[in-house]
Amino acid sequence: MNTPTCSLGIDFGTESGRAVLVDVSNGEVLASHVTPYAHGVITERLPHAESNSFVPPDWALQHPQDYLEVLYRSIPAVLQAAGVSAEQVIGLGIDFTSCTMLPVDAAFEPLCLKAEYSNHPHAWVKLWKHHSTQEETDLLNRITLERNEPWLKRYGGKISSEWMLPKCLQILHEAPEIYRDAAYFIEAGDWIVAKLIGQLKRSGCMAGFKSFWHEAEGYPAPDFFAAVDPRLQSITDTKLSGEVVPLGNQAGTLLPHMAARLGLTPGLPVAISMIDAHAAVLGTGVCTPGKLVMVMGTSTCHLMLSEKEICVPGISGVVKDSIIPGLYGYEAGQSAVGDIFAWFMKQGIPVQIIEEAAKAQMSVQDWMERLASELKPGESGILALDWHNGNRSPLDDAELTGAIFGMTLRTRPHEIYRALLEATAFGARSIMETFRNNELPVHELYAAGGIPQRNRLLMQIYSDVMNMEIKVADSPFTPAIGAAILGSVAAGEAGGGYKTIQDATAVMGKTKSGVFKPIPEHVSIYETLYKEYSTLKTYFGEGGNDVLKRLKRMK
Ligand SMILES: Nc1ncnc2c1ncn2[C@@H]1O[C@H](COP(=O)(O)OP(=O)(O)O)[C@@H](O)[C@H]1O
Ligand SMILES: O=C(CO)[C@H](O)[C@H](O)COP(=O)(O)O
Repeated sequence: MNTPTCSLGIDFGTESGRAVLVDVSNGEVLASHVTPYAHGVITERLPHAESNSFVPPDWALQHPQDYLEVLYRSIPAVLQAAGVSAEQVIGLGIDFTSCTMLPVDAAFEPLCLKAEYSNHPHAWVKLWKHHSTQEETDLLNRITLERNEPWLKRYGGKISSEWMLPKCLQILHEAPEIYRDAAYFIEAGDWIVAKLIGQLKRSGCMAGFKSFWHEAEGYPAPDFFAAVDPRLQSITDTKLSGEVVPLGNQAGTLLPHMAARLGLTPGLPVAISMIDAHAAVLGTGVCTPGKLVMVMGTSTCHLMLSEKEICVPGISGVVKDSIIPGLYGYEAGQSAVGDIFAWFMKQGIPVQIIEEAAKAQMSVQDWMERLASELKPGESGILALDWHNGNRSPLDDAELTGAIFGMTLRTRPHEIYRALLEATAFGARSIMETFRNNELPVHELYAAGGIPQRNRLLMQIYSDVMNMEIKVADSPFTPAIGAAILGSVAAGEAGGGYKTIQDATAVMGKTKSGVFKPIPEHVSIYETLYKEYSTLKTYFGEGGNDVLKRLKRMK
């Protein structure tokens, strides 16, 4: 009987978590299982709290118990579905959205799960897209620039409101008692690992991209933190303390009580965690420079590898060994892609179209894709800016908002839908050009994540707008496969896995056989539309006219 050797990959996304069980000998996914987060993204009311516990505007929180439920439900489910015994599983890897962070006590218990803090919004998990830290971010950017901090250039020249320090500083400013009582501020990916192994081991990938940690220099010096606020001076020795471990290492081994709960073997190797989008690079099979991987879901992250460290203005960051050991990993991003389409599905679709979709036995999103496919590029005369959740790269400005131009009394919903798809493609192209203009050539384009599997029109538009072929990751669970790759490396050769991430990626990461190819007539029309997008980008996003920000402030 065939008894495959398997690795478990657990991917924690924005709305749900999933487990995959992967055969390490060939990368075949033997079983997968998704557990939606029962509390989703918390934007209005704290769970189980009194009516006075409203969540302020621009906040995005999560419930840590939802993450544990992913382990408790999805791991036993995949073992059972694949008919695999605990002994056949050689390792476990985790990937997580980032910077998704929470305050915990010295035993890693989340403060929000304690009765005395559960009514306090700042005790809960702050999701990566918690965007209410602009004041703190502005302060951090001002002080960093005034002090001419040398590390800032590795982060595109600007600190993002999505990262660890703005979130910690917001807690310090608005809830000093939570700041005081937290033993640690911890990335949710590191928290899950701590729950599995009983120790705090911080991910070099997460600390590098989101907490200014550098493999040679460590964190910025205490006097930088003191200049921001004297109470922060020792933060890296206290609330951000804990060994930072480079990717590709074992974090520790599975605690007996967790093994019993999950149906796994005590002592199972558990890998250091990785940012979700970065794990998708491995799952796509990419481990060499010159290849841009777009990980397209709620948001899109754009990942590149290089032998050189180049400080590219406007990107999220460059961190050595963060994706593939020995190479520099680059990240840029669009803070909303699928989220924009989800918004339009919810707010912009008339009942008549919902009924048409139901009649055709299609989801509304699929029905809209079909209608939008019948349009030619430029036909609707509509152009949109994809900034509904701010612009992460290359403008790094969470205060920007989306816009739609060219509407008339005849404009139809599927025309707006197509313009929104196109806007995200123009945003992706502006990121690709930022890389290219900074000595990071892009020779190949890859797409991973949930969306490329679901929307062929979108992928064709991206291929036309970027004028490149696009290879699509084989599985809808690419980040989870990347996490399973990390699990197989944590096991090591002696444990039935792989010695290096490169070795494991070459076998376990995959793309589909076909590619999306640019259609020449579309390419030339999109070239014109992209120029118009760039003009609007400069005008509304780079100081020509700050009307979008003024409107936002009036809200
Ligand atoms: N057919 C579709 N076309 C475009 N976007 C879609 C489609 N179906 C779902 N989406 C979007 O995909 C996003 C979820 O992406 P996914 O990769 O599954 O999850 P996550 O981002 O949480 O990892 C949602 O924002 C949703 O609006
Ligand atoms: O900023 C990130 C990575 O650096 C987030 O993790 C990411 O944008 C969220 O991922 P997803 O859209 O797949 O939920």
